[in-house]
Amino acid sequence: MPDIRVKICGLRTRQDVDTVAAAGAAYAGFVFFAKSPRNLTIPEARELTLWAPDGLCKVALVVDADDATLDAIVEAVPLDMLQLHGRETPDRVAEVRARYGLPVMKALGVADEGDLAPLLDYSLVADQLLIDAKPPKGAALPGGNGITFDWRLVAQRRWLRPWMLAGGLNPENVAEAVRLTNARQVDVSSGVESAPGLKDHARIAAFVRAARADGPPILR
Ligand SMILES: O=C(O)c1ccccc1N[C@@H]1O[C@H](COP(=O)(O)O)[C@@H](O)[C@H]1O
Repeated sequence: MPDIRVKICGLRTRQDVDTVAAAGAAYAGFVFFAKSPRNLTIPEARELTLWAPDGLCKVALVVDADDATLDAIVEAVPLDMLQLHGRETPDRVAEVRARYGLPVMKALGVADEGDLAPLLDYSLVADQLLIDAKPPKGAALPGGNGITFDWRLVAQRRWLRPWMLAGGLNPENVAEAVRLTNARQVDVSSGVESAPGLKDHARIAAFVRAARADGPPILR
């Protein structure tokens, strides 16, 4: 069984957290972005992260958050990683990393070959890279849109830092995505939901199985 590390993003209930932990995911993502259907308040996120078992990496997803916002989140919520999913520059990534002493994963949107060059710059300052589909023009969210990109663009690629594949993954396509790209880490949000912001627990378990087994999902 390949050692694929899975992140499930946009958790909103204790049951979500329990399901993610029981399924064997490595990362649990908590969204702090008001426009997202997965958005949490700081007290809600604190409650869920305190509930999460040891060993589950708790990731806060933010979009172009300023210092005051990040200060409030990091102060109240026990976290293991920050995911920067906006237009943060490499300098801002380095600043956030130094200010909070937490590992930082920088998300970048990819639609064509030209979008790959910045990955090198960011791999000099971030601890991890998250390679997502570029949001469609006019999209309200910079991620979590359930759209894929051409996986051949990143197939078998390596950067200076560990990277995670994201964008439109689901239990039905994740094994193929892993096979084609050789990604060792994958992230999903909308592909394991029954409605925006509502996690489907059977699909979470199926996603983790499918990602790890490099084979078709078994939906029970
Ligand atoms: O999930 C969200 O609501 C979200 C909001 C703002 C930025 C990023 C968001 N999610 C991240 O987007 C990718 C792909 O999501 P999907 O699987 O295509 O729905 C993933 O990294 C999420 O962490």
